[in-house]
Amino acid sequence: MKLTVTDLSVARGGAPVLSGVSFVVNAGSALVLRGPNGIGKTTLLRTLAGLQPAVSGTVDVPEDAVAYASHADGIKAQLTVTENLAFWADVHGTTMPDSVFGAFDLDDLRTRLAGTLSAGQKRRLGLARLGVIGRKVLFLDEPTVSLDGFSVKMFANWLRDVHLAQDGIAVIATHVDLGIDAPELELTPFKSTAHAGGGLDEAFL
Ligand SMILES: Nc1ncnc2c1ncn2[C@@H]1O[C@H](COP(=O)(O)OP(=O)(O)OP(=O)(O)O)[C@@H](O)[C@H]1O
Repeated sequence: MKLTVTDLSVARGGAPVLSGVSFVVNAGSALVLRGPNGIGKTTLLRTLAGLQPAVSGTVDVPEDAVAYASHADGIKAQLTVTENLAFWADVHGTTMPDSVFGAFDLDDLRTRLAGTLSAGQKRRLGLARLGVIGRKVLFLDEPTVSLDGFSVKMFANWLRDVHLAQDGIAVIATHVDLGIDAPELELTPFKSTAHAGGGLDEAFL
């Protein structure tokens, strides 16, 4: 399996954001997206994940292999940590690996109501979801927000030693150094000219 992106252009709110993006990510590999705030990392990830249509270009990946994780944790406050993970496993028809609690430092929190977790603990639970849903291609938008240094390392270890080691793929927008061996794609050169404030927009001034 691999992810092949060819001459992709993406838009947000009807305005072009990035154009001409091409790359390939092979099984067992990750790609880190870089670029300043507002360049279009979230828009690109949402398009790659099939949550919004591309303006042009193609994303070639098996659709049922894909998962997208946004800034939001998407956890159910009324359920315990274990119940949250069991819920996601159920939705995706997978068996929850018990190792996921250790991998995301949730062992001591198994019976806690998710609503009572700290921001970083909620984030760890949100990321642990990725460990139970069995999706091979992960699109991750700022996955380490709210995490302390120890938890960032823990997540990077899971990504490298479990997900990528099992031939997974990850495309990650992040401003921090995850410490994993992955190429980086700087998005600034792909900024759409209309997005830069030129062209048509100036006709309205
Ligand atoms: N609903 C919207 N309508 C129009 N434009 C939007 C909308 N949401 C975001 N944008 C704009 O689209 C551009 C790309 O936003 P996007 O969230 O993809 O950037 P980003 O690189 O992920 O930013 P950050 O690093 O701050 O998360 C930005 O200029 C943003 O202001």
